[in-house]
Amino acid sequence: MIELNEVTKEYSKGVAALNGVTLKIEQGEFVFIVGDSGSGKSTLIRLIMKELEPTSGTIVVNGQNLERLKHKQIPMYRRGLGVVFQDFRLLKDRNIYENIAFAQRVVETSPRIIKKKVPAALSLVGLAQKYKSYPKELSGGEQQRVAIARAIVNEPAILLADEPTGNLDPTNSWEIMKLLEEANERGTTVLVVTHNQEIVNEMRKRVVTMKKGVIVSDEQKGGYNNED
Ligand SMILES: Nc1ncnc2c1ncn2[C@@H]1O[C@H](COP(=O)(O)OP(=O)(O)OP(=O)(O)O)[C@@H](O)[C@H]1O
Repeated sequence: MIELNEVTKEYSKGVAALNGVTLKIEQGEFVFIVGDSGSGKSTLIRLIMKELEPTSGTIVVNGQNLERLKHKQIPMYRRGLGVVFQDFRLLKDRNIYENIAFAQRVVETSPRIIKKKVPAALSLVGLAQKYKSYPKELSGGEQQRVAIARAIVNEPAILLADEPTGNLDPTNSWEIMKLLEEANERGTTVLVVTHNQEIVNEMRKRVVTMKKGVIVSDEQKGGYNNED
């Protein structure tokens, strides 16, 4: 599903943010990516999104070598990815319904399907009643739930979350993680970058630990810092 082979990324010559990373994630897995600040976690996510190009090495997602993806194929490729960020990234001047519908119009979903799918996605995250609200009228936890609804509305094969609970209190953080877990249970492959030790230790998923651009451990049912 996601395969990185000896991937190196240098933002400036000779300084590697990722250094020869090889990683294989199978369809349907739930994987935490942890590690110190600057260890290369976000770089990894951005490479998978094809927002960045590796300096060397190959990345294959859903059988597609990203290097061979033509410019005009990138929107279609990203359609198969749901992405959630720490800062929610909602459109401030549009209501919740429109935030999610907009994401679908971008990928040319028909209006008939949009009308069906937006309320369904909002129900999944428990916000069906708030479809007319604007982002500023929602709490941080609710805004992140909208971002998750937007990420899952196209039923992506892969969900990438970069610090999705970074701005949230513990209760909301758990709610967000549960939604990611539910998406995983519906078959989506989920990759979560996080600093949240408690959640990683409780959930006992696969944990990939990065340090200075390399993977230093990769454990099934792992914990933060691999303390068992
Ligand atoms: N656009 C950029 N230009 C130059 N260097 C960059 C850029 N983005 C990241 N870096 C560098 O690459 C390294 C890895 O950064 P990255 O953001 O991937 O780390 P991270 O593990 O996600 O960190 P954090 O936990 O703080 O988000 C860091 O040394 C960072 O300074």
